[in-house]
Amino acid sequence: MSTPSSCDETDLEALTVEQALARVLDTVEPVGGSERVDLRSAHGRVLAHAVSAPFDVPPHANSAMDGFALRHADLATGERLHIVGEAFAGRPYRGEVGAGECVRVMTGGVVPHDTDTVVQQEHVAVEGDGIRVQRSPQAGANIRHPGEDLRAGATVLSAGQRLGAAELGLLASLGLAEIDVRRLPRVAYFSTGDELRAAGEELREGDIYDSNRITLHGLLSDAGVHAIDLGHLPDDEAITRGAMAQAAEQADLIVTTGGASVGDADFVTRILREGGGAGFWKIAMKPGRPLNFGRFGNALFFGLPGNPVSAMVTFALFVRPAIKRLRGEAYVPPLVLHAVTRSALRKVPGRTDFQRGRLTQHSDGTLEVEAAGIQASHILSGMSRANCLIRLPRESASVEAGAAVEVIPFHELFR
Ligand SMILES: Nc1nc2c(c(=O)[nH]1)N[C@H]1C(S)=C(S)[C@@H](COP(=O)(O)OP(=O)(O)OC[C@H]3O[C@@H](n4cnc5c(N)ncnc54)[C@H](O)[C@@H]3O)O[C@H]1N2
Ligand code: MOO
Repeated sequence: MSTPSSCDETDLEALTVEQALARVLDTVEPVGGSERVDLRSAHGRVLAHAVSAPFDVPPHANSAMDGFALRHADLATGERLHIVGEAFAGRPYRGEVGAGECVRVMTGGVVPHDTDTVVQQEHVAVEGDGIRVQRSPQAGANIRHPGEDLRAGATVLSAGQRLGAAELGLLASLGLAEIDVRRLPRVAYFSTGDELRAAGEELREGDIYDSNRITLHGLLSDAGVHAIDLGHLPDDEAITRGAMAQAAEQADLIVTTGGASVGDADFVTRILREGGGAGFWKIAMKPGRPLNFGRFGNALFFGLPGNPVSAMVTFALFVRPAIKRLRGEAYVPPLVLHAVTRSALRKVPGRTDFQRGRLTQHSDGTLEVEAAGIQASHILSGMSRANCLIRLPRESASVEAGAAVEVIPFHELFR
């Protein structure tokens, strides 16, 4: 056993962040089941089956410009071309187009099959019922071809894709009104702690208001699950055991905050140990060293530390990837950027540090970050001031102002 000195927090029993995440991802399977929903309700959901294009998109050759459709060969003579008709978007020209003729065409209008090129109207002089082309386009210019976006039969979206605005639009372009999406994971959550009071209740000495449960509500809403709020529990072993059993009956995942550590009132850890399906982890990270993870009954279980910043950071690093997998999405590690720190950052070696930072970009493109106030796991205001986590490697000590550091933007962690 090593005995860490005050300037080193190395704990040989602790898991690294990477080891802990790998164990989480190894354990979690997507939830079963899907449902058919209308396209609007599918926003943010995960596609249950691959979708292929039933026809070419766009379905017909159409003009990219307002102008005139013509035969390119006619331009060699420089002769005036006679306008024989009009093609608006949704109102095609149905006649023939002969040599020396052209058709007025609008953007999105079907390009008549006798023509091969569109000249935009700014490059044309209109003379009565004809035109003279002043600047010749290349052969084939300004025509959008059938199947250029999607070929009939091609896979448009794969199973497991999250449906954002672009995906909904794509599905709509195929004429679909409904789509099969995966069932939302059911996530039950509660907070624990005798000191916690709800809004409206009076604070006695030693009490604080329960903020984690509302934070969890926000985190779970953003993560896209069916969240079930089981309230706040006192530090009572029997009540906690009952709530956990009830949660395991109705949820795919249980998330709790508080009581994750080894204190006398930390019942969650004890109950999980008895159950045998979940373990207490020490993770070599700051904030968020204590974490309970595993199974309780049929549900997955995360017991997050009570400190508000620790709860949010462990949610971002472990619960959110687990939820992605439960939802049936692929887990893609967050984008890590490099920035110059304007603040000196205090750290002792031994734990990977996730400090709260404010990232800005200068007009020349360089990224700069500064510490968002006091770096302690009870300073929730720092989370609100911050827009990124500054990741300092496990072995590193304090960092001077001016050094390059890794930063992970919040939208990569909480989206
Ligand atoms: N002897 C040791 N003590 C502690 C260790 C350790 O390794 N050995 N780890 C420390 C670390 S690091 C953390 S993080 C905390 C985690 O403790 P718990 O998960 O057991 O959390 P609690 O003790 O219940 O609460 C910690 C802190 O957070 C406040 N809290 C709890 N719930 C809420 C809530 N819903 N809303 C707002 N604030 C909440 C609570 O009042 C405490 O101040 O353990 C350290 N101790
Ligand atoms: O790991 Mo704790 O989160 O430092 O306060």
